[in-house]
Amino acid sequence: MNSEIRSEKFQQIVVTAEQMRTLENRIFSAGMPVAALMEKVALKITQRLQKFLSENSITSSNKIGILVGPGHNGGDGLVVARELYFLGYSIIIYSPFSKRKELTEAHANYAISLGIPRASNIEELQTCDVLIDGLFGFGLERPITGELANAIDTINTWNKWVISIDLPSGIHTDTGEILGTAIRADLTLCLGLWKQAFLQEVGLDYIGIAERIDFDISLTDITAILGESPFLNRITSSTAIHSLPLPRSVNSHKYKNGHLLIIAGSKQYTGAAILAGLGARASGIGMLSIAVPNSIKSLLSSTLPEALIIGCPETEKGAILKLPEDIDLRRYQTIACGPGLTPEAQPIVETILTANCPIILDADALNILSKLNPFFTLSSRQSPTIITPHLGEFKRLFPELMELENNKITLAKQAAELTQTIIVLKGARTCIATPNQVWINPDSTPALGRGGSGDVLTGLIGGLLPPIILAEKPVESIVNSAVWWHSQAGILAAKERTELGVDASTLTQYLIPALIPFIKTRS
Ligand SMILES: NC(=O)C1=CN([C@@H]2O[C@H](COP(=O)(O)OP(=O)(O)OC[C@H]3O[C@@H](n4cnc5c(N)ncnc54)[C@H](O)[C@@H]3O)[C@@H](O)[C@H]2O)[C@H](O)CC1
Ligand SMILES: [K+]
Repeated sequence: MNSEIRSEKFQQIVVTAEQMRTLENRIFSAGMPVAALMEKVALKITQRLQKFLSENSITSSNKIGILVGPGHNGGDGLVVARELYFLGYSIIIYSPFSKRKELTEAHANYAISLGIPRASNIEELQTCDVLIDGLFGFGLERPITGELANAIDTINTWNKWVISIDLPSGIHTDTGEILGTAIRADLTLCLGLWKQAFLQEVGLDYIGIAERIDFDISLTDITAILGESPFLNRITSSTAIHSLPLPRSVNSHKYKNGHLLIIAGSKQYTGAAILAGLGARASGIGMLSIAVPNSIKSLLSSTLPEALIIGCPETEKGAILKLPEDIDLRRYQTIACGPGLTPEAQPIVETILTANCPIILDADALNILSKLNPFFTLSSRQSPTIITPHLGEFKRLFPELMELENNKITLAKQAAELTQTIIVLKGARTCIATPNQVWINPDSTPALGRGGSGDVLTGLIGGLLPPIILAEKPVESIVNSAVWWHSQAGILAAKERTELGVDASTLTQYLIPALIPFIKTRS
């Protein structure tokens, strides 16, 4: 397997602390000496640190503090300390532990023999320009307390570069939760395989920029522990792009590219229907129909001239009262329902729940669904169903699950199992769950945290589905692609317009530009 394919595969894998421990033990039992692996890993860390130091003009005249824990994370830190010392950097070590693991102790003794200074308290590191956090990795077992907790809290008040080895010390390897207190890193170098913490929201502020340091774990070992198709996966750009309906066949035509019906909007919320329509338009959908209340039909027609706008009878308050008598839902390969509907449109949602095509439910459709016994209603459907709640909508839909669990990966998977649907649990790290697998989108931007972003995503997912349905391909892969694409547009827009400049309308204008760098155009 060439290194590019290998690296791509590794970027998709996510492990728990237990799985990493099992994998590590398998490597050692197969004969890899622990010290050799530590040396290999720490030398790779050192190489990456050298790049960071030179990029940030940190030279031998600057001082680098190394925080050393009692375990092998500390061992990594000490190997890094020794190597940076021999490279001429000024090093000082802080390690407030009397007992350490044997290998870590050996490296500590060697550092002392070299004359590398040791700090007796954390204040002695205040003159450092960079701190390397080798306190704890995936072996953190309990909240950090006492002098060490105080030291970490002190470090977090200093305005210095902090780089964490494997994980920011103090965050839970699996949930990302803060155990007592945690190092706030600018850069975290995750060793070997991505830990679940990197795909949770709660630890993001502490992780900073996340990079993976590969140290040649064999795929055979990984498959032995995680199986052929691991339950938890990290979406990558190549898997996302691979699922998009590109390149188009040369004899493509609008019917082959599918027909989406969006049912959205009300007199009160016209924008939601427009944003969903703009999201769908960017997807390349063959034909787009949008059912809206009669009073906003002309607005939609003028905003989306390529869409077939269906005017519907409406309630006094301007919500869709019912769909036109002559509408035939069998014409559509996908129906997306919910943005801006208002709670009055319950009869519409009840109708769509009986549709024999894939449906996407979002926003008000989800709030209406939460009153319709969602577990039973959704699991009774015969066609694919995608629901796209944010956490608040998820809580309203599945309050029972929230009482038992707070790990969003577990929550999404349980909901997908119990409803036999695809759950898109939106957030800083959106989680897509089917009854058997979970994918997480690892990159996004806080710029997307504003009204209307979700409407765009609903339209984008809706627009990408029909050609997949016509081609009889798996639905979940295109949902992953849509979530990835949506966040890439947000990232590009934030880069060009700051995180304040990504309103939902602007976001729709960045969907196509965001895709272009990833697409090899037909020569
Ligand atoms: N996975 C690999 O193949 C490699 C991992 N490497 C590094 O090793 C650490 C994991 O090492 P381990 O010793 O298992 O755990 P830690 O270093 O994270 O520390 C565990 C150590 O700390 C004690 N402890 C746990 N919680 C607390 C607490 N709250 N207060 C005080 N002490 C605590 C615990 O009892 C252990 O003794 C991994 O992250 C990598 O950095 C190697 O590089 C080789 C490759
Ligand atoms: K660490």
